[in-house]
Amino acid sequence: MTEQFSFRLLAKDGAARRGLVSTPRGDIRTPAFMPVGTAATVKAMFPQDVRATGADIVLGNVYHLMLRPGAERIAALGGLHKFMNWPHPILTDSGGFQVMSLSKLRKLNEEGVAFQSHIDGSRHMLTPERSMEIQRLLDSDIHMQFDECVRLPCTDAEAERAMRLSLRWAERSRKAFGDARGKALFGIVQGGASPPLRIESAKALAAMDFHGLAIGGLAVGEPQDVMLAMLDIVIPHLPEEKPRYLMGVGTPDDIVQSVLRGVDMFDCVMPTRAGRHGLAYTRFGRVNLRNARHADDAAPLDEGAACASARDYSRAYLHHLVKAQEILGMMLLTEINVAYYQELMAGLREAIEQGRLADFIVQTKEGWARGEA
Ligand SMILES: NCc1cc(CSc2ccccc2)c2nc(N)[nH]c(=O)c2c1
Repeated sequence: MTEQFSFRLLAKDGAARRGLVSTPRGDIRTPAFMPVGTAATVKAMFPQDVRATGADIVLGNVYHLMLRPGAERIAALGGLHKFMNWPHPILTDSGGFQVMSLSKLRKLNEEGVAFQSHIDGSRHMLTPERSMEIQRLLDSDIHMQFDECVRLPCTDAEAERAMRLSLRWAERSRKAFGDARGKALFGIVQGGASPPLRIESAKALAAMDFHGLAIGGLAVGEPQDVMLAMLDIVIPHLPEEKPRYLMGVGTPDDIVQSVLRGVDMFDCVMPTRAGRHGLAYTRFGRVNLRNARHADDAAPLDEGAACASARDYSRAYLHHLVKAQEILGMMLLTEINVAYYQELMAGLREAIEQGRLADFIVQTKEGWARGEA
């Protein structure tokens, strides 16, 4: 444990990095996958089970928590860690992305975003300053700057407008954050699919005093090759000594390809959302448990999996639970998926340490290629 936030680079294998983020609430082994806990819960999982999958950190969300139950209420109850019984690190998103994708009747200007709650229509305003205040009230360990993320495809003019606004909001977020002891603030690179805009954003943020840098505005509808091309453009302009977080990414293959290019931290709703819809992520690719072909299959999902739930239940039983829309089906498949993502990250970390990342990726992809196991 440490009083301050720090990042240590432990090993490299090409552009890929094995590192350690240290916070007062614990360490985060990188490359890291951060399960999403939007409404103060990783949906359908007990916190201790999330921890048992190997997760070092979970994510929270300004947008959802400010609307319900309210940031001041969570602060009065002792902060988000106590509220959700997760004593380990928490990273909170700043709310801008969710406002633009979830809220109603929103009005964006230089000051911030005025919007109506998608829950009860109540009116709210988010600014860089209010977002920092909410993240402080939640007592999260890693705060994100308030930014504007544009959907792709978009015009260069639109990408430039949003990127420059996000840079001005980065300055305001940094100023409002101050020097909150033991906390970290990450900047967010924007710029759409425009190389010069991405480079300008990365350089400007690298020159500011952020603890880490996120790459936003990707995995917003563009093909994987466009996303990876943007990483190849941006990463050379990010400081080696700070962690890099690719926001909202992604599939297991997205993560492997991005680790290869030097990304350290990931989050994605895929493992949890897929689990609630009967889809399992395994070492042998995705398995759709809704498919009738599993109805009589007594074999488990993967008898070699690290996660007991992937070994202890038959595909027939999982198929039954999913078809019957039983709550246990969502719980088991969510745990299996989050555990698979953590097993993949552990494999990537070890492979980088041992300088055998290329071989690990070949073996991993061979496993996936066995198709719908
Ligand atoms: N990949 C799309 C994506 C996702 C998120 C959300 S990541 C997240 C989700 C829930 C909780 C914590 C973080 C983003 N957040 C911000 N602030 N900016 C982006 O450009 C962006 C792009």
